[in-house]
Amino acid sequence: MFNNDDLSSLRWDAVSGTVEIIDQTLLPHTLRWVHLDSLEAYCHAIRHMQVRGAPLIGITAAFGLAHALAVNPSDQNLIAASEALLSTRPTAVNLRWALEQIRAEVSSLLPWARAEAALNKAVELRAEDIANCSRIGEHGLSLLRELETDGKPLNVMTHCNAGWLATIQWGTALSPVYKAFAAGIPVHVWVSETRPRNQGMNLSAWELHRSGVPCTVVADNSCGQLMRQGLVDCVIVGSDRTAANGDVCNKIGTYLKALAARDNGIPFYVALPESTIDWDCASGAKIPIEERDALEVLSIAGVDASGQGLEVNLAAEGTSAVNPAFDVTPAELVSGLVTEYGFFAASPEGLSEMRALLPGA
Ligand SMILES: CSC[C@H]1O[C@H](OP(=O)(O)O)[C@H](O)[C@@H]1O
Repeated sequence: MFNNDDLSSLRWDAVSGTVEIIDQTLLPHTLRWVHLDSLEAYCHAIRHMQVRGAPLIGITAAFGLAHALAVNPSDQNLIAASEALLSTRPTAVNLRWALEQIRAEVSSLLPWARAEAALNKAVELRAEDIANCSRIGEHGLSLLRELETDGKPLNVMTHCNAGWLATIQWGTALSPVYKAFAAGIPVHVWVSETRPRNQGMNLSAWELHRSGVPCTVVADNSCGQLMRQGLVDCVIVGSDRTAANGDVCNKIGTYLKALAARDNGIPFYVALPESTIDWDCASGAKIPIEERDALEVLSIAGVDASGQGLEVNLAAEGTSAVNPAFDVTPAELVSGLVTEYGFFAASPEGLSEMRALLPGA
């Protein structure tokens, strides 16, 4: 029914209309595809981070809205299902963007025509994401070629997971790495573990290793020292929402890497599709920062020596914790934005230059 070799985080079967996602909460120890068969399943998958990453969150929600309209295509359900999906996570702007794309596609249609139109649009958004992330990779490859020095391995540092697990295929921050690897450029990735949910260790290291790309997991706190030792040629991260002034909201800890990169004269690039730019958001100060459960900080999940899954408490009973899931890196710390339209300054001028290239601009 599915192409099981499909290295994508969400797959859709044209015959049955079935959508399956990789349950990323089980990686790296278990690769399990989960069939999303209700609006509640789609909302659960996003809220509990079975799927995560701005582009993937958006596309999953698009398929979720299409599913809801297949059940009930009324105006009331279109609104209710959109709101239910939008409420799952507040920061990644792709969630709102994708739902708006579907609603624009179906709102003017008679209810009986909405489900098919919504599904077709979701499939289109999925295909566009693959193409856009590939183009991000090509533009990012040009940057990496400029950093390459007489065949010495390029050391790229990344934070969290902005690989194909955060999109459909290719990824954003890791797409240039995959393109460089495919082009025969010696590349190595410092994978910052990314506490507290360890998307770096659990997801980026897994997908890079699966693709044969050399990588080394490091504690988040080691990254400044690696930069000071001259072991990092550039930092490339993703984005969950980039404001119109170039401020970048990304996984918690990104800001600290940007500060260390600036202090060590290391390029700090942000890779993102246009769908992650919030043109209506004036600055990073306006971006809602998701506060997640403190338990994510106070406990950790893994497997024991026998491979049996377990979760352990790390702190003393009664310890309190706060768990902001994102931070904002000011535009002035960003060396540039790598997009499907090319490379632009992280500034109002740079974004205006990009906006002029958009279809219908
Ligand atoms: C290509 S967007 C990836 C972006 O999303 C991640 O956040 P989360 O794992 O909470 O969805 C992280 O900020 C990545 O940079």
